[in-house]
Amino acid sequence: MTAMELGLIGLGKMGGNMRERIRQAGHTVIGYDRDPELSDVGSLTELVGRLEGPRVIWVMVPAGGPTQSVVDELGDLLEAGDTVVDGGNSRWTDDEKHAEELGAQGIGFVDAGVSGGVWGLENGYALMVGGDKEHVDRLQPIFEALKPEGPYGYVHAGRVGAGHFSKMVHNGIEYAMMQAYAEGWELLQAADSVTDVREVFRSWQQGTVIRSWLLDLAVDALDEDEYLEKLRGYAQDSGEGRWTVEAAIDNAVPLPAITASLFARFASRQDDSPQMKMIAALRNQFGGHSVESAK
Ligand SMILES: O=C(CO)[C@H](O)[C@H](O)COP(=O)(O)O
Repeated sequence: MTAMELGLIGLGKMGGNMRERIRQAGHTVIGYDRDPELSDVGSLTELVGRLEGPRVIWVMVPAGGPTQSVVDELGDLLEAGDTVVDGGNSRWTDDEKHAEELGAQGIGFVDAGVSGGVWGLENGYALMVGGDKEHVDRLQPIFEALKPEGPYGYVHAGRVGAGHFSKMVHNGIEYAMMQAYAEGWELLQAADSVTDVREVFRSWQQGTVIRSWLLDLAVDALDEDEYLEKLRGYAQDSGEGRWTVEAAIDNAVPLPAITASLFARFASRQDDSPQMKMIAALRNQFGGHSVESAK
């Protein structure tokens, strides 16, 4: 194994555990975070100064503005021959922009979709990587350290942007799978005939066509709170479902399941449905059907 030195920016739930896993594999990681409690160095400038060239810096901060400002700062601090990896959940079109901006100065850029959540430290992180072969090859020892053991869990998916595009589609599938389990759970709860829904879910964990890690996590959640009574039926989204639907439109690919699962989250944020008020009003107008008054 070739021991490498890596700069890692962003030491939150994902980045902090990734630093640990890469160190466990024998590499040197110098981490920077705005939170001094988590950080190994006091500033980005210090981080860059501590690394020997040609440097490799992995960025693990929220997508959008935070990633853009780190890339801008790195553009000012790094030199030709260095490489930047964006391992956050960035939109794949941002990767093309970042590769162009950094490439103009001779700095390499690689995008890495990372999946594994809080379990990644123990189980490894699945990596979907995009970029030129020369830059991707340089990162191999780090990818090896992060990926799960075994033959799968790593792919060089294509050119810059392909890693995050693949991760975006992965997350679109994640939305639809979660929605399907959630709908099945609600229907089982509603049926008089089924007396123990949690045990039905548990029984599906082995031998069925629908067994999966998400199903295992659903059972864990039901073990903590059998009827999910402690939670409000409200789901946020971080953007990847929306980008997946936008990409489907750009490519004229029908995505009914993923689109419906995204819209179900939007519906979860309404206490009352404006569109259903209109449906009620129209049924009342054309058929005199009964309506309920607003509370
Ligand atoms: O990458 C992930 C898991 O694979 C994230 O947990 C996921 O992006 C969360 O997305 P959202 O907030 O839109 O549900």
